[in-house]
Amino acid sequence: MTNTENMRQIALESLIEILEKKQYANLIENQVLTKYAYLEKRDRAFYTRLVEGTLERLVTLDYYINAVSKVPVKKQKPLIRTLLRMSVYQILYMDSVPDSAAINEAVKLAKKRGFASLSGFVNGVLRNLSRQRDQIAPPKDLATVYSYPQWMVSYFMEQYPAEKVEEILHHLNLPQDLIVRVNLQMNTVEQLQKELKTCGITAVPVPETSCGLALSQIDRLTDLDAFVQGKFYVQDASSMMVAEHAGIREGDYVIDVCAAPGGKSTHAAQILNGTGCVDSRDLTEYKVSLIEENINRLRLSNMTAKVWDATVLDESVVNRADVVICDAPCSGLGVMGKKKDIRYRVTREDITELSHLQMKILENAKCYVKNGGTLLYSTCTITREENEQVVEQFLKNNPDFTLEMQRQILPHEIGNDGFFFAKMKKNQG
Ligand SMILES: C[S@@+](CC[C@H](N)C(=O)[O-])C[C@H]1O[C@@H](n2cnc3c(N)ncnc32)[C@H](O)[C@@H]1O
Repeated sequence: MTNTENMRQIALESLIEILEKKQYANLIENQVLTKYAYLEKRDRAFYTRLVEGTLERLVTLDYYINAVSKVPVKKQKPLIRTLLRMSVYQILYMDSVPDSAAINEAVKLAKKRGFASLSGFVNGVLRNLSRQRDQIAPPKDLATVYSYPQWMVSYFMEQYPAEKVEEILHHLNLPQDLIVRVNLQMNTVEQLQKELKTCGITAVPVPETSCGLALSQIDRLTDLDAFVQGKFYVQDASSMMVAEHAGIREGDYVIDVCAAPGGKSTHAAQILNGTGCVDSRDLTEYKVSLIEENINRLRLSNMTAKVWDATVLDESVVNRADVVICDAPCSGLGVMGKKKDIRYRVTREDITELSHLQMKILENAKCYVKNGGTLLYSTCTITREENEQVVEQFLKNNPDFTLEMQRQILPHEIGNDGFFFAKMKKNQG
């Protein structure tokens, strides 16, 4: 068996875990890429493309399968529909894979996985698609064209003009840049660029950021010496806006109430330049261990991490912080380009539920801000309900806070992700 055949089988197993057993795509992919770290870059890239591409284009793939299959996707056996989706992705989107290879490998996999009796059906559907692809009427509705659930497209339509919605859907399907934040305490932007160049990596500064670099494609980023030594942190440029706009000054006390794995906190600690203190919190021991890993890797001496539920008041820090960062849990619709399964995981009801949790966390976080201090609210989503409306309601409830700036960043506006942040100032009192 060649590695590409093997990667198809592994991709099939991953997709079943994600689509049928509702496991998180990033966790499954990371497990596989760690387990098969010895494989060649090309094979790992094939696996990633096949899994992520199938997830991204699922709605469109189902449209084409239903156009040529007597049994609709919903009624097919889970293994068979996953195998068909993955194979149709190769036929429609992977120019480097001949249709015959996609079909023959699918038939072999069906037999190998105990579905010999359905291998003829798999063969028939894929051959029909390969032959008739140009005769099938292309989808017209945005949800099927760009592959999103219909409710989500309708929901975006309520908030943005139609052209904007199409742009958002398109941008979230574009390939992503790998963006990192240079750890300015350890090296300058130019020094890191130079070091990465010696490893064959091109690093281009990202507009609107002071230390963001977009890197050319790298297979195993975490193997780089510069990564191990903490010379950079992987963070989208839109997320960098939080610490860049928080007005953090040397000596400040910063509390980050939803901090794991530590992106905004470590950025704040870096801006403090060895002075002051960043007090990072998250809900579980595991999440806090992720923050600690980053504190250690980036060698930050002015940052601590602990378990604390952001909905519970910590009396010991009331009115003490110069800056409070509240990067709340959210629907993540701004990062659907990275996390391909979010679009099928999140429901309309989740958005409303999350907005209540966000308000609860924000109402608690405000208590830590000292007079004249700053409260920074952010999410990686693009729904008004979780963003502008939360801020609007918060300001109504809390006239002692004033909005200094807020910005909804749409996907690919700065870096890759859609992101929202609002900077509020507490009156001097
Ligand atoms: C958007 S992520 C934070 C990302 C982080 N700020 C960064 O830049 O790396 C939201 C975080 O909120 C945490 N969280 C959710 N509910 C929480 C709660 N009640 N108290 C504290 N943290 C919570 C989640 O565990 C998650 O790590």
